[in-house]
Amino acid sequence: MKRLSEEEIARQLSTLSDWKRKDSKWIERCYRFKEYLDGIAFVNKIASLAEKENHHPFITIQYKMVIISLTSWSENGLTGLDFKLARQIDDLYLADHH
Ligand SMILES: C[C@H](O)[C@H](O)[C@H]1CNC2=NC(N)=NC(=O)C2=N1
Repeated sequence: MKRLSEEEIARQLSTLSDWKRKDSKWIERCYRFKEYLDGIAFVNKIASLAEKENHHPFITIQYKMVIISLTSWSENGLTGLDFKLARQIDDLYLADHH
């Protein structure tokens, strides 16, 4: 998948409320959980999704907080796949936090 233009990145980001651009090549979001194991269960769901999509985020677990960082390293920047996965991860989170 091809790298997105700056205009397209800005447009996609404006449709995602809690994701932030980080160091030009990354988008990042932080998710908070009531319990440590809730965060771990969430990470496991993301791992399955990443395998299904063959697109793998960097995942940082800081106790009850999970930080997801997305980039397409094959393209050395952001592609549509990063935004597709971001939306799917938001959906996973929402399914348990409505
Ligand atoms: C060989 C393998 O399919 C590729 O390396 C895939 C795997 N997962 C990936 N994940 C991400 N985030 N970026 C990639 O470029 C990427 N490439």
